[in-house]
Amino acid sequence: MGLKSGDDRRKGRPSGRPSGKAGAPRGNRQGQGQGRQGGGAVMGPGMAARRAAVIVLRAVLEQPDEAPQVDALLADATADLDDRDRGLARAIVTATLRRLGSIQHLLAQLMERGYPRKCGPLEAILVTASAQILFMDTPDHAAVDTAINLARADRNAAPFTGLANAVLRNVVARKDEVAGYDPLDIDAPRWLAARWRAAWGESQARAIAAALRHEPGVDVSVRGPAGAWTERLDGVALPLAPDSAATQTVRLRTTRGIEELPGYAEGAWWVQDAAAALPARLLHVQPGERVADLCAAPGGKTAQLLAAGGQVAAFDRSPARMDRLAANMRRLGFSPERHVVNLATVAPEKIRGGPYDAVLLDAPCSATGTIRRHPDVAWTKRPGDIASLADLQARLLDCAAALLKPGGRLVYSTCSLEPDEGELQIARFLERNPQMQRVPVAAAELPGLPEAINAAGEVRTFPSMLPDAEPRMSGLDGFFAARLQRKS
Ligand SMILES: C[S@@+](CC[C@H](N)C(=O)[O-])C[C@H]1O[C@@H](n2cnc3c(N)ncnc32)[C@H](O)[C@@H]1O
Repeated sequence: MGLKSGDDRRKGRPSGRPSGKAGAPRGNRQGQGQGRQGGGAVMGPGMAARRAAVIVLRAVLEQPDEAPQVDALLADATADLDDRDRGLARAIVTATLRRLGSIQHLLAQLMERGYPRKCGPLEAILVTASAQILFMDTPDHAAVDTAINLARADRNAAPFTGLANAVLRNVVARKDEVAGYDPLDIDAPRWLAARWRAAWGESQARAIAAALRHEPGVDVSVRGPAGAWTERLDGVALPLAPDSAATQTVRLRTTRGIEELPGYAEGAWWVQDAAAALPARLLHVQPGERVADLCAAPGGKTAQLLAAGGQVAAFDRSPARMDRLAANMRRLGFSPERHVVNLATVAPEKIRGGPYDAVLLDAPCSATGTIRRHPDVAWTKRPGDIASLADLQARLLDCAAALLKPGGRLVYSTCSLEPDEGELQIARFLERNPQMQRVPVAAAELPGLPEAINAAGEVRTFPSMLPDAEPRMSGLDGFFAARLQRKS
């Protein structure tokens, strides 16, 4: 039964859409620590973490178009917290975003008239508390009590603590019903569900949505054969590397912090999803070859190209991301050339070091293939983003082709599930560039994953691939990669 309290309501939203209400706090760290809040409530255990989660969710729900990446919001909101609270805040945010469609669907039924106007962070408080009740190990009473305290501590939300209490008690009562919600129709944003159905068909769209419900484990790329590292890192080697002399993937069973693991400090490996490791391998870089890594930061693929023995020049538009690349390369003991440049506007002949034997273009994209690791992507991207990104990718591809020697190889990749950023992008590129041809990927290059090669010889991975009984050990990011060659 729906709850009603007061007439002055925002209208309920269709399931699975952020509200778009203005006025979310940005980078507001005030009062996150334990202690007395503006509304007079005392912060108890776990409150600071939950308050930080509410701040992040409020920004995503209320200003999805302007919200910076959730990682940046979280870093800001948790800057004053200890490691334990920081971890709890991250876990709440991730669980909330991963199942936001289900949570909003249930809350819309429980609050038939929508949220009251001027209710401050009430929606963010209710969705984060619901995530704890429905999808985390938090005891129900702890999730409800802390949510009520958070509401009480906010001037605008305080008048609605009675409503919050009643709604959350109903969330507790309807747990079983939520367990039956459909992953595609309820958890995925409607526009994405429609696009996945149109591009990949009903069954693949369902498999994608089902896979996105699970929190993935960590994959790392190790230099050379995975062999000894599977034991040292408590993981399994994924049989995807065509040339294990360069890098191979180990999927970790452990949930220990990355920096505590053997080999991290010595730079023996780096975190990289198994699918993200495929494009650089398809270039088959030979020692001494001149390689341009376009859109390189933060450098996961740069490291692979260097590990293969290439003389690598890394290019990226963002100085801040290039700083991260430099730090990552230092830990790994690599020192590629680095150039900060906007490749969409620069004349290719102005780019230093060319022509190149091989070019990797890991283009900026909608990142819908990474939703299992970054569930915020589902709620902060818009259909219009895909068209503008496809336009940028086309310009970057033309630049990449112009940097190649005759006979030079190009691998283009995106972590998107959108054909416009993958298959269709390459078809259009080949029409524009008759001097280029596709070099199909052979099944032998992707041992253990032949189903990822499409009829044109391109690589297309889905989150539903590499299934395993243990959810943490299954799945792949959604990636597209095509290999091309300059004829003359
Ligand atoms: C998908 S990320 C690259 C990830 C990287 N290849 C890796 O494996 O770690 C895309 C990158 O493209 C860069 N980028 C976006 N537009 C660009 C442009 N016009 N010129 C150069 N770099 C650009 C972004 O700064 C971002 O670092």
